[in-house]
Amino acid sequence: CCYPSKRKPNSHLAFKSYPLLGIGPDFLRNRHRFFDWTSDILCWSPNNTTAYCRPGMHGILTANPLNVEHILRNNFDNYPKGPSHFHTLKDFLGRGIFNADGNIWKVQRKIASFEFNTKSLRSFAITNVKEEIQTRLVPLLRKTSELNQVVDMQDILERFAFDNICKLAFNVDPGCLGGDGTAGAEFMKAFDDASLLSVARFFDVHPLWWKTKKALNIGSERRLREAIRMVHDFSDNIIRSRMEEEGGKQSTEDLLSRFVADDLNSPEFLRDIVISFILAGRDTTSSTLAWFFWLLSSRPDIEHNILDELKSIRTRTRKEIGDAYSFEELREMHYLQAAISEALRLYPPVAMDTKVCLKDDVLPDGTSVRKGWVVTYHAYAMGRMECIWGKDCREFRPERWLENGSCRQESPFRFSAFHAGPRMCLGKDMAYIQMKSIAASVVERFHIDVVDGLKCPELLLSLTIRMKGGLPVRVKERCFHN
Ligand code: HEM
Repeated sequence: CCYPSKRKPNSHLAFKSYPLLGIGPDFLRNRHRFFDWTSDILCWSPNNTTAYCRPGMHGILTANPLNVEHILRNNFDNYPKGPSHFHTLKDFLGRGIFNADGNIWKVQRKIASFEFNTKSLRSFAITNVKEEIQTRLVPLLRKTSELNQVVDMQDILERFAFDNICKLAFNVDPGCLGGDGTAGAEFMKAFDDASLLSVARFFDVHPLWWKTKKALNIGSERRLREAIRMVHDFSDNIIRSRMEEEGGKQSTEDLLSRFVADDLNSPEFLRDIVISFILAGRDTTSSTLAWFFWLLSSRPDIEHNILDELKSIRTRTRKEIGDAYSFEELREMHYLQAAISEALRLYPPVAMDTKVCLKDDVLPDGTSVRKGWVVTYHAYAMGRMECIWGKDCREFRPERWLENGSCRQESPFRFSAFHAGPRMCLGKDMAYIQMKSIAASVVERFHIDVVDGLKCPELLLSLTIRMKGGLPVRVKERCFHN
């Protein structure tokens, strides 16, 4: 179910447009397998690009690296996120970096790029990850193993990531994984609901639908309003007290303090900034790791190679299992980096990303785009294109990333999981460090046995791709003396 079929193109493998309704009916029919449906279509479309229309909207969908480079870098100014994206997510994200264009985006990007390159933020992030692995993740998995329980690994990873990103964003530990975490758990649940319900607006057949429900305060819009109120209350309390602390200068490690230091930022803007960062760092790493563990569960050969790599690093550095890995040791884990990159290639957390065209344009493959059309690049489909990855593109094969034992860099226009160009992900390096740290600590201590591992989990439409129903696993602690 996860990979494009090798069927020859036929009438089902193109968007079918109906008078007035556009692709609406087909969209509704394929909603449950949206990413695979659209990937199949792109796979068989000339130049891996296709056009479609929905009521009130024309769009281009592409998985062509030349087009991606054009949209995300070469003609960047012509492809902002646009007003429709802004208004759809405004209630939740406000003017935060994820939802901003133009100057408001530039200001945040400038401060954040500087901070993400500082050693102090990096070491703050590494210390937090180490601490949560040692004090929460490992004890929880050990207990699960002793009790031989089935647990939801996706949920565990999401709780971990939420604690971790809240520490990085505003130095608050919600304690969702193993802490007492009552207020934190409510915050996480509200955050989750707000993301899911906000993104559901994009999948309505027409924006008027959600706008009407919002005006009447009914159904999903009523729940969304409540979730957003809870997220805002929680964040506002922290921000208010931080601003009262001598201009916020007491804690300088987290991201909030770095933005508070800039006196131009109002409390509402600070809240928007923080919410965007939590969103950026929360679901992305947990989604990648959930898919990584699912893929690994059916490939003992790859698990074995990872264990070998970890053993050789420990032997050289004379470390015991249980000692945390340093930044330099994590950087030496090329095979693990390659395996995680494979998970990202096949299951990019941000599976599709949409821009709007400001002025009529022609893409490098000859596709015409009119002013006001939406242009979407399909990272999930790109990971399944033979012309990019070769005939074995459907296989989980970390070796494709290795060159002389090192994990190579791929062009971000071909491997677009982290976006590309001026808006490329700011947290990429931090994310790899965090994911390698977790994966290494888990894999060397435990074998993660996915219940029904041969069945591909169904994808949930959220801001990031998640597994519908979670990832049920049994955890088996390894025996260390062999
Ligand atoms: C596997 C992990 C991650 C993946 C796959 C990923 C992917 C992405 C993607 C696709 C975008 C572009 C989104 C858009 O503009 O619509 C993005 C932007 C961003 N990411 Fe990440 N991300 C990851 C982890 C992180 C982490 C851990 C952080 C920080 C804590 C982070 C911070 C950001 C920020 C601040 C932006 C906005 C950049 C801008 O608009 O200028 N990301 N990321």
